[in-house]
Amino acid sequence: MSSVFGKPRAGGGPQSAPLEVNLAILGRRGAGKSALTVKFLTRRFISEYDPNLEDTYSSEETVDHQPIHLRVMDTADLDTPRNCERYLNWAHAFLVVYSVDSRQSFEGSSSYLELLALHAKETQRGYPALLLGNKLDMAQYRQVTQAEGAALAGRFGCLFFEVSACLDFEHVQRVFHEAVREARRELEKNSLARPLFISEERALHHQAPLTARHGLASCTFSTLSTASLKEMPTVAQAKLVTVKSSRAQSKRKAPTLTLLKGFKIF
Ligand SMILES: Nc1nc2c(ncn2[C@@H]2O[C@H](COP(=O)(O)OP(=O)(O)OP(=O)(O)O)[C@@H](O)[C@H]2O)c(=O)[nH]1
Repeated sequence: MSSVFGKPRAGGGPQSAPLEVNLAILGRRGAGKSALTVKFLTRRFISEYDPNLEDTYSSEETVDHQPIHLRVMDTADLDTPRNCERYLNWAHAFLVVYSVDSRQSFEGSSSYLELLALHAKETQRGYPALLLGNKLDMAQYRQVTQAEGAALAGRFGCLFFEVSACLDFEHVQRVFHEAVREARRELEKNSLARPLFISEERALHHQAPLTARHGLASCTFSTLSTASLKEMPTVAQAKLVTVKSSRAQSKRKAPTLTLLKGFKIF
């Protein structure tokens, strides 16, 4: 899979602006969303997190030689998905997390995958998701087998990994980078589909600028003289996400400031 992006490409060099990718981490309380996010961003495992915090972090990554400006939203739904638009309309890909030692969290992850599938159907867009069975270090207390995780992922056509936020950083990093690849693939698919939107029976006003802008110089639109061409809307634009007001009372206020030094919090 990575071979598609295995080489630096035109426009992907150090001079070009990094690709912006938004990832949302979903899952029931206690599944390990914050622990995984912090592990990925800082290489450290911290055991105490305020469950009411919902933060979005940003980090500069390099994935397959391509610079990526990555934003990670560590969501904090209560027990079920709520006010989901905030991440559904924002993220390019999703990490759906459950804990291998909790059947309840596994069932919760299934609700999130259903939500994503429904959203994809409604919007007719792809929303890449990765299913993560976290707390692999607790495998002796497993309530969910690896086969069950793989079967659920298979049902929704998503990738599946078992991980642990308190074991090696490289494994967690690989999973996040895989999510970036999935998002990038989807973004590329959308940008390929983007240039032309043909609505019939309207005059063609924008032929020349469109041709130049989208690099379609070798195409001719003469057969579309009664059509109008518009740009498709761009994929969800990143927007600033409100950090929960409970931050000031956060149990992890001090560790957060230390831990996330060097990362932008917005
Ligand atoms: N043993 C073990 N514990 C973990 C792991 N990941 C998270 N935990 C612990 O599980 C508890 C819940 O982790 P969080 O990261 O807060 O889980 P969350 O999904 O963000 O939960 P909310 O913040 O309530 O939404 C914490 O006590 C973590 O220390 C893991 O990989 N292994």
